[in-house]
Amino acid sequence: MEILAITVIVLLFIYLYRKMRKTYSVFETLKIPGPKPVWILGNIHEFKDEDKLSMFKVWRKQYGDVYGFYEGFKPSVVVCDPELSRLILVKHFEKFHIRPIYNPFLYYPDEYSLLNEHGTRWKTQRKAVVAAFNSLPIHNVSERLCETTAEFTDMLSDAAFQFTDGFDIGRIVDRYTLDAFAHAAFDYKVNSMRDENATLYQFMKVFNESSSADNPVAGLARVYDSLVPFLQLFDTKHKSTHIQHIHELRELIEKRQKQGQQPVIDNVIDYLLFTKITDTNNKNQQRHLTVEEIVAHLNSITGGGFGTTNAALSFVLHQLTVNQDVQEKLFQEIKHNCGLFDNPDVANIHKMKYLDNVINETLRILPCAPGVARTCTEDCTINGVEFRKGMVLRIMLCPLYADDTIYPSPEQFKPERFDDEEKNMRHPNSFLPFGQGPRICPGYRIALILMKIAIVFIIRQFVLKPCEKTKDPLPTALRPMLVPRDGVYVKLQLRNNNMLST
Ligand code: HEM
Repeated sequence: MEILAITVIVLLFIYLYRKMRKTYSVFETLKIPGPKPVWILGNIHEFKDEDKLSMFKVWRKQYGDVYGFYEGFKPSVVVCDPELSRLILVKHFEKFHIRPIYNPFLYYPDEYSLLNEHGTRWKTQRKAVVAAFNSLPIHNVSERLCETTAEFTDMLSDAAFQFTDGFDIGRIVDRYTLDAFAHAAFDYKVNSMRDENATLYQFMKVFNESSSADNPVAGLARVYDSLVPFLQLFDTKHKSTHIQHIHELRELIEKRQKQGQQPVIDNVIDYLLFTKITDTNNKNQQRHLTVEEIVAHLNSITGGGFGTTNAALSFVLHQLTVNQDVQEKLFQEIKHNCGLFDNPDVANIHKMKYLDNVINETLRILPCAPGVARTCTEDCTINGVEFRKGMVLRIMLCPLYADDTIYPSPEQFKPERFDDEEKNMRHPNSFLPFGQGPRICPGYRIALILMKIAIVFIIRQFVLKPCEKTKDPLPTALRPMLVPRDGVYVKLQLRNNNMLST
């Protein structure tokens, strides 16, 4: 009996040893360099610094533009080579069209969302969502944006009078962004600027906390898939707010459905309700989207836009606060193109090159999306690098943004880097704030117009000044996008525009 037990233990030990050896020899076999893994953890224990992204910069210096590391048992290839990233995201898209799930805790109907779908279903659904955004009449969108932004600047005026020593503008920006986006895209008033308990705002906050890199439960679930059913038991707050949030979205969609098709479709919800898609499961018949599919899209587009757009806008306001010369130059451009009082005209906004540069330079120094991820769907070799089916690819952009051979003195905030002459000297893939190829961010146009209108309104009315609590460089956290960690502190001084306009 004893001999049998010992034999079983020895065999089990040999089996586990061989399995581990095989698991952690993938990169050795493929001749891809990288840090040495330890069993079970892989290399995740090396992300111990508060700044989780710094490891990618350190590894790039050690191992070059393409290297491998292990997320637990999973081999991940990191790509920092701009040309290879273009081939992956565009030319060989079909082999890398899946995005690994970034929030491990999904609840019905999250699986239908653009963020998580793949294959033919993703293609059909994505076509409908992109068409919905492209069909938005720009005039109605900008009018609704200006309406919410005027409310926002009223709130900022109150805050400027109340907190003369400065305040965290990021807290108001978060709620403004959600209100402005929902009003512009869905013609839906969330009103979280006035009511912090608004369901959509509360859900977005909890959703981001649940998938934050600081959340150890989500971190474990992301690395060890098999533990998800168990770890999900701890995701109670996200689950309960998700149920309420989905219920409200369903009610909103059903209300619009009852109102019937309007003569002019001017929002994403109505477009998705009344458009038809090709049903590949049913002999390519045309059909309407189901309410559950629309719920999933509204959820993923607000999820994709919240956490990114608000962080980006807060980052811009921070950079303008600590770079007074840039703020003054931008004010002059705004005054010249939009005047000081009327609602800004979208055509004039598009003319403002310096504003564009300021946003780009902010997204370089503080990239709210520091990388793009894909899963490889078949064994292949691209530019001499061998990829295996099932491998995760992390196209890390933040190390490129801090590379002094691409961006000299990278720590300096210099919007002029994005002047055409300088920009054209760089590889186009050395700056990809919204991803690239067929899976590029579908919300980038509305995100940019929202940010630009907000900046025009703010800079025309106030001078942003540093206060005692302003920190430069700004501390950041991955939640799961790069966001300000401890707020964005500024002091607002009202401009005397009546004098300026004369
Ligand atoms: C500054 C603001 C934003 C940034 C920096 C940003 C960035 C990104 C990035 C890097 C991706 C991945 C692209 C890829 O895999 O190639 C993405 C995807 C996505 N974004 Fe955005 N985004 C922003 C705003 C928005 C907004 C306002 C929306 C709402 C429409 C949105 C919705 C989405 C969705 C649904 C996806 C997934 C698309 C798919 O997989 O087909 N994003 N975004």
